[in-house]
Amino acid sequence: MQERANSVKQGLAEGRLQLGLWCSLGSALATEVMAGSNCDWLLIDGEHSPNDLLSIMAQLQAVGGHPVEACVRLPEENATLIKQFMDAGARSLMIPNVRNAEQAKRIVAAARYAPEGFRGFSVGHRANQFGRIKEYHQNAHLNQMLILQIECEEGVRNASEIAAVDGVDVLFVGPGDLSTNMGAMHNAGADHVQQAIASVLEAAKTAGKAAGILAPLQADAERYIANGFTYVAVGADLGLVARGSDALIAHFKKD
Ligand SMILES: O=C(O)C(=O)C[C@H](O)[C@@H](O)CO
Repeated sequence: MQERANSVKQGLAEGRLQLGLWCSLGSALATEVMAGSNCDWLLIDGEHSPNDLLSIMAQLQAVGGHPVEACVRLPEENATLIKQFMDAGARSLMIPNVRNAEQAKRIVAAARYAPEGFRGFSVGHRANQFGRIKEYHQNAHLNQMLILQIECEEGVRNASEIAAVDGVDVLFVGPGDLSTNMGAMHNAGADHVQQAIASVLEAAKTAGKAAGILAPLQADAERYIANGFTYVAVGADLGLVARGSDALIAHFKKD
């Protein structure tokens, strides 16, 4: 048995837009519903959502039959969590709040087996189909994706060095945290925040890496895509359910 190729990694390498959706509800059923949308990737959130290793594994299992690449966001840079979630089958990982190249190198090393890194070895787990993918350990890095979030001014300043780290695949802007950390909470459209976002995009492009962002407002998503972001989440389960249900009831309850 061979590991299925990471189509999103291949698409990004060819410069093709990869459209994603954000899964925050912590529900395997809701994530499975999103997986059927024809999106290219899904983000299963382990930072701001009521998720843990078991609930995220259930979501990975729920989407396993769909042609979609699941990316798992960990709550923090943590080598033990990187090991556990990769063994559980999360081969695309998003790490929040990456601030410098040293941190990026630690994250890459935690995801790689020796001699490149120090990921703990286990002979069989969900990632290698319980020992059925014989060449998994030698080739795991080929289908891995590391998506590092740039969410503060230090990260923006160091974006070029972070992007240049071998093993980093995507610089991903967290517009909410970045704008908050730049004194513009709820206003990612502020000029100085937009300039910072543009500089992260430029840093990624210069290093030959992809740039990503979460943009649930259609006009924002269209603008970021036009500017060159290729790993773009264009909506979230939580927002779709909350705003959609609000609007539906408001329609029938309008005075
Ligand atoms: O900073 C951001 O924005 C993100 O990283 C995305 C949020 O954490 C996501 O949960 C939507 O609010």
